[in-house]
Amino acid sequence: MAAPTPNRPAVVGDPSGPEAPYPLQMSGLVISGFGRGSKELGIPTANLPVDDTKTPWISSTPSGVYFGWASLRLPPSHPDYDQQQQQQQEEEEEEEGLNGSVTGKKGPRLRGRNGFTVYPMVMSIGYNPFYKNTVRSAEVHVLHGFSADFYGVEMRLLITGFIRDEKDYGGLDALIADINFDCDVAKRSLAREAWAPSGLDVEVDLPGNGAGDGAGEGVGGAKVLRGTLDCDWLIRPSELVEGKGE
Ligand SMILES: Cc1cc2nc3c(=O)[nH]c(=O)nc-3n(C[C@H](O)[C@H](O)[C@H](O)COP(=O)(O)O)c2cc1C
Ligand SMILES: Nc1ncnc2c1ncn2[C@@H]1O[C@H](COP(=O)(O)OP(=O)(O)O)[C@@H](O)[C@H]1O
Repeated sequence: MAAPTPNRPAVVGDPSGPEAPYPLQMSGLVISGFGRGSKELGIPTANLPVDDTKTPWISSTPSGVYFGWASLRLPPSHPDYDQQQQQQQEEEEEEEGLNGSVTGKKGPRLRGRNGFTVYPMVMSIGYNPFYKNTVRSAEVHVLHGFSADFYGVEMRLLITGFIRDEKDYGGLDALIADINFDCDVAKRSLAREAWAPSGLDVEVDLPGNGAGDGAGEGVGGAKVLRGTLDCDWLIRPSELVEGKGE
């Protein structure tokens, strides 16, 4: 098992929150990638079309590894469709009107809205020098375990920051070790108050502090977070017409 590139920071970005030009937005329907079977490596990546008419910043942004939040609008036919969330939202809207606050609610709290559920994510934008791609790709590894694929599903991204440049590697193991480290950096970086969404709960499976000393906030495990970052765009009602393009 290869080790990640030495001396990489365990957390990126200022504690005060994302700095310009972040957060950046991107959205689309999940398309197939290059079919290299990254799923078998434990790192499936959901691809979005790279279209600079829709995402003007995409051609000029440096190639590399980014992190932030993803929202997915899984259809009711998907095994991970969040029935409870849909029912809870309907009940709240009945009780409180459309603009009602959700913060005072007891019981399980909202992980999303309007059919979207929000998850932490890490992504690669670029040419994957290890594979020598000739076209730019945008590939998202959602930091959550799904029980089925979600090709064709609407995905929105709020990209909060940059982790590192993309690299070529001597072997696949070294690439995987760095991607796994990227996942840990993203989780730790997003689990700070100014980086986590306000108004809804998100679950992040924290890896510990990276130093392996088990001290203080270094203790890992699944944590439900609520922060101060405006992530409303991720859960706005869909503008896509049902049945079109999906
Ligand atoms: C967080 C992350 C970091 C990545 N870093 C690199 C990298 O440094 N160099 C590289 O060649 N590919 C990198 N990749 C891309 C992987 O090589 C890519 O996911 C793999 O080519 C599978 O592609 P496919 O799913 O389209 O088949 C990264 C992917 C992710 C999700
Ligand atoms: N945690 C996850 N993050 C991203 N995609 C996932 C995840 N779990 C399942 N998937 C599914 O796996 C697909 C990507 O699989 P992958 O093996 O990378 O194939 P390809 O690159 O050919 O599309 C995504 O489009 C999505 O439907």
